Amino acid sequence: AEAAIHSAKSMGVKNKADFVDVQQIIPSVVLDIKYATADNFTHTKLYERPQALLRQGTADKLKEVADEVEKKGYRLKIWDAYRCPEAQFEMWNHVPDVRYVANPYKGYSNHSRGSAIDLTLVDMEGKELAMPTGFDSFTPDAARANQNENARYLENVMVKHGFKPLATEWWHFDDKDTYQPADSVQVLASTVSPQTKETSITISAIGDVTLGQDERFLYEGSFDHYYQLKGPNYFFSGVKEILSEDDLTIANLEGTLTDAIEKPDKRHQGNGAFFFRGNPHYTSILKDGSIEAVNLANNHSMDFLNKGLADTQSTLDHAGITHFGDKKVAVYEKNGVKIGLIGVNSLGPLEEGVDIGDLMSELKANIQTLKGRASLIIVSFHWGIENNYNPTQEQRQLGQFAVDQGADLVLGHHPHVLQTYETYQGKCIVYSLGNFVFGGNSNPKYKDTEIFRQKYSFVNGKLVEISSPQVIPCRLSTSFRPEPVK
Ligand SMILES: C[C@@H](N)C(=O)N[C@H](C)C(=O)O
Ligand SMILES: [Zn+2]
Repeated sequence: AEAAIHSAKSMGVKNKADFVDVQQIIPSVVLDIKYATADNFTHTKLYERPQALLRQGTADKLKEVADEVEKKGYRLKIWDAYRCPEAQFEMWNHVPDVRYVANPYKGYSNHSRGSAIDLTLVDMEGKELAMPTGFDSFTPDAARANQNENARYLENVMVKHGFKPLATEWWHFDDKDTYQPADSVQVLASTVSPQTKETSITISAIGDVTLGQDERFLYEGSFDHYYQLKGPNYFFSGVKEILSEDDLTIANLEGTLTDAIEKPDKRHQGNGAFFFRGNPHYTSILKDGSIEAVNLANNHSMDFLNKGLADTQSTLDHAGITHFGDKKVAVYEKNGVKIGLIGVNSLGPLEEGVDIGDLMSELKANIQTLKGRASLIIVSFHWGIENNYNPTQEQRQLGQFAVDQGADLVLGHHPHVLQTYETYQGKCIVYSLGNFVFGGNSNPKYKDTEIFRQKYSFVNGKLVEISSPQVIPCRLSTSFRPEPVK
């Protein structure tokens, strides 16, 4: 048999046969290594450490499985991966039945080749999905012939990514690719040091971006007029260099990108009711400005009803710009780090008000869902009072609630002016980022704005450090082109 030390030595070089720690490849995986405890059918602790080691090639396939099930809101829970041959003999001594334990006198189990895995599915809270039996229930109920819907789903995804199911155990899968057995469990356990993957992500946040205007505005000097005169690259040209340096820029897209004409009734808002609309091609302005994600949880994304919102979503999708807050959360991935994005509109789509209790419950559930899927969670709120420089009691309460639930950064919009930020439990709450490229007013009285920036460091997908925030002061111009203050 091949000595595992050989495989372990070559870690870092991507070789299909190298042994790897599955947790390093799939950070979201849940480990419940039963043979590293006495809670298994042998009633003996067979492994020194509760780790899941697999061949690189097998782990890569399993990563594809993890990514696919994650889209349905599931994670993988591993009960066993690499198994040393000694443990196999111990198991055979307890259950000498080839339906349930590979006979070590006749050859090696694929577990001892690092290419078999025992696993199930859990939801984002780590709760196991209902399966036909528990792990290592050596009964006919565990057979593939008696699978339930969840077990069939797991089997389908595993098969799709190159695994072979075992007929007698719904939890066991063998890699279709074969590898030599590996004997040296002692060496393996002490030699395979966890790979440390350090990454950092820099995120910038800006305020209200309204591409277009209300059709009642004079064309002369309007956003559309400037677009026609100057083209798409003009609007962010003053800050583009800064925004291209980061890994993710988030804006509040305060309006629609649509040619829909039907509007909602906003008479309850009196004269202050605006309907913001821009050409769907205006996504090129965002692309050029290096804006990667936009919040749509605000009181203008429904300005042209469902069609207006649907057009906005589809043109953003087409341009590859992530959007969130439109009744959905999003996950943006950069440098292997997943960033969960949640939008919350505390005013209601047409400023008709919302039940704050319901809003908080929904936010709590969204943060919970994203906790299992992302290493960093950002909540963007539409809240507060227009033209008010001080956060309200409600803004403070909601911002702190978001952090208490697990948000790592809270961003705020709606007041159209800058408000302060505070650090609460080590996380920043930026109460209002003001206007940025704002077609809703060509000459706002208050012209200060900013780019808020923070760097987040991760080790193996876990957030370990947040930098002090950096605020880059900017000024609005009368021509929709913010610039950093010199
Ligand atoms: C013991 C059980 N979890 C298992 O893995 N069985 C297969 C058949 C094996 O031993 O390879
Ligand atoms: Zn197995």
